[in-house]
Amino acid sequence: MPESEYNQKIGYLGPKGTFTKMAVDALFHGGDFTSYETIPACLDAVEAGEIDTGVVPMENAIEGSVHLTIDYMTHHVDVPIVAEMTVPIKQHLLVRKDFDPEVEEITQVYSHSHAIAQCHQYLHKQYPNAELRYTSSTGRAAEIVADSDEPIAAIGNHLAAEENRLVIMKHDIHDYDNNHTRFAVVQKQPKTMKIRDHIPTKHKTTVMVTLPKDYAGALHQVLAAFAWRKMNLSKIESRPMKTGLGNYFFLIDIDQAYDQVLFPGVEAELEALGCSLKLLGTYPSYELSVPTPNMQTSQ
Ligand SMILES: O=C(O)C(=O)Cc1ccccc1
Repeated sequence: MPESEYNQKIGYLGPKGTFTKMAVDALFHGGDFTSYETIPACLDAVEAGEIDTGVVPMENAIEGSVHLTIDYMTHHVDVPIVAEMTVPIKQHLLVRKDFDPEVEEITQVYSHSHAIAQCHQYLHKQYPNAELRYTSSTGRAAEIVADSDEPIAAIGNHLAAEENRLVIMKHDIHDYDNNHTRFAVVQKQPKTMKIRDHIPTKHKTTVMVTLPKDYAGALHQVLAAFAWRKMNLSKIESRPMKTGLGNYFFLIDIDQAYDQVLFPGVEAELEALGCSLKLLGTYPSYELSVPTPNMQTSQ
């Protein structure tokens, strides 16, 4: 069957050449792909039913959570996580083919805030005078550099270089080697996805827990509800409720699939404490590799 006949509409944080698109290409086996300029635009499109499935970055090993994704998913849309994938991230310094570092100095470096943060030491040492300019994605940064005739650079991957006819002036400029990003795959209505031949490394569940105000030891009791059931937590993070300074909710990742025994037990125990628990998704977790560059570089 031709790939397009799979009839799955997948949206992602674009434009072309983003890490999100790399992750999408690594996971899905064909489909109709639509790129969105921002994370909220992609999540809104899933919420509105314009696309079946959306893919957005959720967490980076160096920079931490992508707050825009987490906040938008918890405050503005109701789109459960149906899968997650972790991919290795390599950041490169991209310039136009006609840029000559012997003649001109880079005055501005464009990229997504997480990409800039991942290369902070490198930029600080090599380009202390360059202005850092934040974009909605690394792919957008590459487009800006391609469309400009100023001495500017982008931070992004080799796909962004290829798609925008840029060259990699310096490979692997990220400050830490073990750089990975987790991407969330979300759907409004459950729809079977046609994915490549990958086996999930584990199953996870993400919940949002809201605590009662001024209740001494509330978080301790929340954690105890998971602990005595021997449910392993792989992440806990607090985020502002946006209702006033000091009001937070907790996002908790549990290393197991939702079941009808342990989770309802936790929920009942938390409700008795005055907490509320919302399920954000129970999903397979994939660890994927992405292709390495095969193109012209200036090194
Ligand atoms: O901007 C991109 O390419 C994205 O997909 C978001 C992102 C940014 C930095 C590291 C990983 C993902």
